[in-house]
Amino acid sequence: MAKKTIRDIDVKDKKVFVRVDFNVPLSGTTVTDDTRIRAALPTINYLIENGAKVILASHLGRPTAENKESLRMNPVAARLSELLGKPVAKTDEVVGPEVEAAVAKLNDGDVLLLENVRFEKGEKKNDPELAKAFAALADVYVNDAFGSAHRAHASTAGIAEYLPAVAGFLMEKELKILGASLENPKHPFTAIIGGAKVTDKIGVIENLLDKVDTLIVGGGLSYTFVKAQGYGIGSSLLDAEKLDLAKKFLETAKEKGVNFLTPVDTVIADKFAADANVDTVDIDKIPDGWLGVDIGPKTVALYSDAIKKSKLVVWNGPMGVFEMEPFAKGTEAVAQALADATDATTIIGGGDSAAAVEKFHLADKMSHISTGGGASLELMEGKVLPGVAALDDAE
Ligand SMILES: Nc1ncnc2c1ncn2[C@@H]1O[C@H](COP(=O)(O)OP(=O)(O)OP(=O)(O)O)[C@@H](O)[C@H]1O
Ligand SMILES: O=C(O)[C@H](O)COP(=O)(O)O
Repeated sequence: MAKKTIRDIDVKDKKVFVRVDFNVPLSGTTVTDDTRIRAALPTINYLIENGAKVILASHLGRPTAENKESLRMNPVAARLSELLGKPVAKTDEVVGPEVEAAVAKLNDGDVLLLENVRFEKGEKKNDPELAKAFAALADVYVNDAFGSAHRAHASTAGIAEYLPAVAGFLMEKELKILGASLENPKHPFTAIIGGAKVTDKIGVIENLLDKVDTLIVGGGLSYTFVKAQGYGIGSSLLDAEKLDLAKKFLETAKEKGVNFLTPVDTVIADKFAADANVDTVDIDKIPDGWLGVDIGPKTVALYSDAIKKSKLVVWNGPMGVFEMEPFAKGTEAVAQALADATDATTIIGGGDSAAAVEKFHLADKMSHISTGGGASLELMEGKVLPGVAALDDAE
């Protein structure tokens, strides 16, 4: 069902609560990749130009009591202000009197950024009281946070029950492009799943087995599949609870005729650090005490060959610890293979994969770089995204 967008409503003089996904990587107080902030600019600028009072809200990371202070939105407000070329007010609270006072001060065209919405316990629980408190700040709700659309939280879904609720330009664009590629996928269809979040991505892998011709796993999560095949993995990342499931998926892939590719060799390190001792071994030769940190050259060749034969490639999650120079080769080689697959539609999803493609200067060689990691995967699985479902239907 098509959803109303920002174009369908009048925003002049209105207080507009915009959920954005400013969950960006930080190094101390510096935003190291501002892609997600830049991606929201068309919506923010449109609202400014059309005389709205813009209230922006986002989560940043996964706050705990220990890391909370490092996850305040101040660096994001500073970067946004630079990009907009105008001041961005920022509150230190998510809701409450300080926020209400800051909203009351807004003139048409002003921009306010709230504190990290996950500082409120009710956010992830989709607490109706928090959703109502958000709604009470504004006249209209715009969801432009495609990257968080798979989360049914107070600021991504709950709030939509209490205000007119429409999609922003980024949300609209992502749904259009990804929808067009994934609803009737071209074949051969290859999905590449990497990164570290085994638990988050294992369900995705199961659902993808019904859709893809080739499924490639790499990065930290692949070692659970390596172990599931009976090999030792030393100190590599392992999700022991998911081992039986991993075994089952390998079987299911065989039954369904899906080409399920796992690493055949790996770069190993004797500690999780850039200055570790490093070696490259076949996958059945990982010594005790060493950990897999990247795919090896034989795996690169195997994966590149599969990518070359594909008409649609979707990639989520790096092939190794690419942030550390000695372990970046596998991710770079896979990025290059996608760049070389000029006959294929190539879609990158996930903050780290997008950052990797940028780092290797291959971004302009991809068909689409999505701002959503989990969200693009869930869309690919055919799931309805709660942040989209909550929006008003177009007439
Ligand atoms: N072999 C490995 N061992 C440990 N960590 C790894 C390994 N390979 C990759 N990683 C880490 O995985 C992290 C990225 O994983 P993640 O699952 O968050 O991917 P992503 O592309 O950001 O996707 P999403 O946006 O869906 O979270 C990187 O920080 C990378 O260093
Ligand atoms: O980076 C993402 O995928 C989104 O911002 C959602 O973050 P989350 O996985 O912490 O909900």
